[in-house]
Amino acid sequence: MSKIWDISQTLRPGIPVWPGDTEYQAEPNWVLENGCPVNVARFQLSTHTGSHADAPRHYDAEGQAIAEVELTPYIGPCVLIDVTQARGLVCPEHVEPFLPARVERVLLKTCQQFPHDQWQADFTAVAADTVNLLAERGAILIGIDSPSLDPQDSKILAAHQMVRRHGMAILEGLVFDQVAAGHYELIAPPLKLALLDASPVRALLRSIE
Ligand SMILES: N[C@@H](CC(=O)c1ccccc1NC=O)C(=O)O
Ligand SMILES: [Zn+2]
Ligand SMILES: [Zn+2]
Repeated sequence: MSKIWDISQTLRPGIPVWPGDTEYQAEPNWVLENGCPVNVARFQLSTHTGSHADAPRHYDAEGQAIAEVELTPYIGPCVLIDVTQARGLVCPEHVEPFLPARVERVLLKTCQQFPHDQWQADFTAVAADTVNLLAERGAILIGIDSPSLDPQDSKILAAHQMVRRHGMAILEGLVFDQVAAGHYELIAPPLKLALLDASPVRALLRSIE
């Protein structure tokens, strides 16, 4: 039997969000009580809340919305690489020693313990050269535990733009606390949200038989 790890954040009130972005909010719309047979809630959240997939439209005005993206990148073999030694930016030398000659999907673990309860402005981001290296090795998806591939104060989004050049997919805000570096199957398709620039995902890793 294969083992499954849930590498998703729990969407909940108080979940940390990008400074100035929409706070997660949920409320009952209908409540199971006298006369009403069901509970039905409504909720509001930024498209970049928790574990999520960026659509090209997030960093490219002409780019696809998340409902339009191919799903192949989000399902299939991946390698999880420990880069917790990296500070500031994950550079090619942090990744190269652990990177197979050919890869399909690469997940980067930058922190030992995921900051579930507070926003961390100094999260570890990814150098554009690193994205380029992964693309050269065949990667069609890059995933990370940080809230963005680029530093919080970046105005040029160099890593996102390198992803765009190579037509890769992005997952951000993944949780690797319970998972060791190594090879897995990734299962993390985005929701089919028309027009939108990103989507929450339920991200899973499955052990390889
Ligand atoms: N680049 C980040 C998100 C990002 O940049 C962002 C997310 C929400 C609100 C504002 C953002 N960037 C803004 O200036 C990401 O890729 O998820
Ligand atoms: Zn994002
Ligand atoms: Zn992003």
